[in-house]
Amino acid sequence: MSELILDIQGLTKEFILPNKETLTACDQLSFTAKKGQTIGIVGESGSGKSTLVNMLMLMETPTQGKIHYREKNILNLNRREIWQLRPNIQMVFQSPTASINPKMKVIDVVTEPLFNYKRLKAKDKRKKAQELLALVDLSEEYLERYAHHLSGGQCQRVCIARALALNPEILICDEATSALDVSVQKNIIDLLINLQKKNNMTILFVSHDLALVQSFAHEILVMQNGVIVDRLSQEQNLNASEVTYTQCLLNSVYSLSKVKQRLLLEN
Ligand SMILES: Nc1ncnc2c1ncn2[C@@H]1O[C@H](COP(=O)(O)OP(=O)(O)OP(=O)(O)O)[C@@H](O)[C@H]1O
Repeated sequence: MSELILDIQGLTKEFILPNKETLTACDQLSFTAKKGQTIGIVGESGSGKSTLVNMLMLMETPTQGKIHYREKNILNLNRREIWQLRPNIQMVFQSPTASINPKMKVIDVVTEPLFNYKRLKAKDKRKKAQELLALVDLSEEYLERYAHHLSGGQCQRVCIARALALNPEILICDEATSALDVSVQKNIIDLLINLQKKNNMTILFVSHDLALVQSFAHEILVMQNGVIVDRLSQEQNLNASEVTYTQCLLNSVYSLSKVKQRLLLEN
């Protein structure tokens, strides 16, 4: 796990508010990610996680900084180069149902990226869709279903299959398990860990749940008010962190997940 895939330096995003004040949503963020590594990005609401993801996905223009994917600063790419880059960096969103077109069947959802990139012939569609569903442990029985005929967890599996269709090197999961209940969350995390082992993908896993992220991320960046305030490795005992914010986050998440688990047991 030594090959550097992503090198982010001094990434900053300032928003000018209606009252003309400047809000710095991300402030001088710097970190790297290697091939096959999982980086957890954790922080409470408003800490700048989504803004960071939006900049990585080129949906938001940074005020300052560099995003190197392999040897290229992707902020300098033209439209054609961005189109060519897209397959390499894919994303899974928080709300699986909202990110699937309700009028499309699963077979069309998972193969759409391949048709967009002219990487699939119509005659091979069904076979490829089956392969993609198999990756996320769904049988071919789901191919003809619509999103509203799936559970939240099944829907998120379909979204992951769609994100994997183009065989990305980097998968960005933005609160990808937050809308799911605790046991389904665990299944999706296990699935991501297995897929990562198979494909050697780099995963950026954005979440407010520090305890969850610690269970599988190789490195964790803790964000507060747009700044990375703590960096933790998997081996590190989170309770040993000297950063007060990390401790607060840990305590609040522990109590929240305890409540969730209790409710699950009660039901
Ligand atoms: N387009 C925008 N214009 C102005 N301010 C913005 C904009 N987008 C985000 N912000 C502000 O930037 C800060 C960081 O927001 P961001 O959505 O990145 O946080 P977050 O950690 O992803 O929160 P959440 O988990 O609730 O989505 C917040 O104060 C937010 O209000």
